[in-house]
Amino acid sequence: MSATPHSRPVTQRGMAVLNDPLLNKGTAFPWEERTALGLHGLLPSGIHTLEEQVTQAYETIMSTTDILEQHVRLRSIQDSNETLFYALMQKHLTELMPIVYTPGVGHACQEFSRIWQKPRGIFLSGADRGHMADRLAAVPHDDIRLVIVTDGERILGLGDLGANGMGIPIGKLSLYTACAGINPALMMPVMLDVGTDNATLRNDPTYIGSRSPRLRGQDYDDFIEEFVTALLGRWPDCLLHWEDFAGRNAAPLLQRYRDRLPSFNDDIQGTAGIATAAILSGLKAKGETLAQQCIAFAGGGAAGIGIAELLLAAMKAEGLSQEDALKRFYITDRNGLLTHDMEGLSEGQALFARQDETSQDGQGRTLADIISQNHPTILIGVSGQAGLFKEGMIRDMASHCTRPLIFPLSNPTSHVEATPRDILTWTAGRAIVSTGSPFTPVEIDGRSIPIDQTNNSYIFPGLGLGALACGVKTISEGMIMAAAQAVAALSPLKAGGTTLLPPLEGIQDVALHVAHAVVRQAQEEQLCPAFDDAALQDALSALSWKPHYQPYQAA
Ligand SMILES: O=C([O-])CC(=O)C(=O)O
Ligand SMILES: [Mg+2]
Repeated sequence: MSATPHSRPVTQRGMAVLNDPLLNKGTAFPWEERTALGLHGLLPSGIHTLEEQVTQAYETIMSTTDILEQHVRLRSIQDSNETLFYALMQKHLTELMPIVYTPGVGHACQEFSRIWQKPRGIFLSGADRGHMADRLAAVPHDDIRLVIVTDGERILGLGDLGANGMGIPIGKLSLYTACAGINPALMMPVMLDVGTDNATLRNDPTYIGSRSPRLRGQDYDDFIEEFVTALLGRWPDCLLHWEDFAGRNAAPLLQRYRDRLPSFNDDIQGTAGIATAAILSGLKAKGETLAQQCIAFAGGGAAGIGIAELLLAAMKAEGLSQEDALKRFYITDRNGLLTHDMEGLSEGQALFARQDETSQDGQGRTLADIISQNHPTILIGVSGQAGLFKEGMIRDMASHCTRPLIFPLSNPTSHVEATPRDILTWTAGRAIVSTGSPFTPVEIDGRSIPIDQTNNSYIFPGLGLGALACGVKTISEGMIMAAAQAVAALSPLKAGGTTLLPPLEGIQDVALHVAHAVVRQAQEEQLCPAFDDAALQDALSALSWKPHYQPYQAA
């Protein structure tokens, strides 16, 4: 067959073509390609366009309202034909994101052992210790640039889901393509199956993961070290995205590895970036500064401390001293307010623990107490505890502040600290509410109030794209702040709108803005080589991919 100008040479034939989701076109293979690649007889005779396939696939997904079933159908399209999957995502992004991502992916992780069908990504368990380099050498992809890794210990607010947590890196990677246009062939999800302490899973005969208790201490550290070393050996230019590690490991791992390879923890830094962007936008609407605020947190884990650290940096940038800025934070977790005398605080928690009071029998003051006595103006929920924000607390908060910012950010939807409807009802529509999972607008007093989704999906796709394009060796706090400011700069409030964050429909534009801001910042901090706009454009193009069918020729 004569070569079409931009056609892609394909060495595989027959089922090997159809079984590769990055090559497969299903019924869209034209007759000549069926001939050239040995597909006759393997496909029905009808030939469809990508648009026709998208319409049919969309109808199939929407013919059920069961979100888990919708997720399974979408994932099965992804596993058989990625071009179709992403064309579908591109066309119906706002509608499909809650299925592929939170809350749908939460259901999928809970049922992952039962819905698991086809291998995707890399699973490494205790049995692979000592052999990880060989395991990665056997992966038939030489050019992997971005890896999302989890050990499944804190999947959303759902806790330890062991190997079932693999749904999360798969779902998040698909957003790198759907939102930032990164070529899916360059990315890989990884599950570090270090065991699980979830007894229900260990006793579930269908469970696909290792039934050992979680590795801890030196064994765990050695496991991670072997993985990172193997990763760097196999794909030396790789960016590592850490996701849904438990608080006790998240920050120490980031610290240990952030200078060994470009890496970031999305729950700490991505969540901090988007929460900061939403808060800065909300304060602009109120005509206030961050320095004027008092901020209470429900949840002092990795996400809470990550948000607090970025807000602290933003307050210092407004001119506050560290000492004065720290006085504006009240961080609570299951033992109440963090105070300096408590035992077992992490480094980050110790920074924010109150210096001016002490605990009693290991317990600090309650969140309700802090609300009634310290009058916070901003309340952030990153506790994973459904219903933690009680009516009395929210009413009390709103009695001290005309327009409180109340962000119940825990995911998925079932774990939200209070629903936007309740918060808006209790505050007569005065609160500025933002959640981590999607919620429909709330009707109150004849007004329809849209609810922003303060989710790290506004940050990580653009952050990853920018970091890869400029080839940084490390990801700095300045780059995270630049990403947050880039999102805040796009806030519709500036143009007289009513939401803090740009609408999800525009998330692809957001990702590009974030990528550019991240590159500019990296250049300013001299973390990457200097290059001009044309070179940046080339670097971005080299990473990007569009869900179109490319013509093939037999090679
Ligand atoms: O996955 C999400 O929707 C946001 C996130 O990182 C988490 O909740 O852990
Ligand atoms: Mg997460």
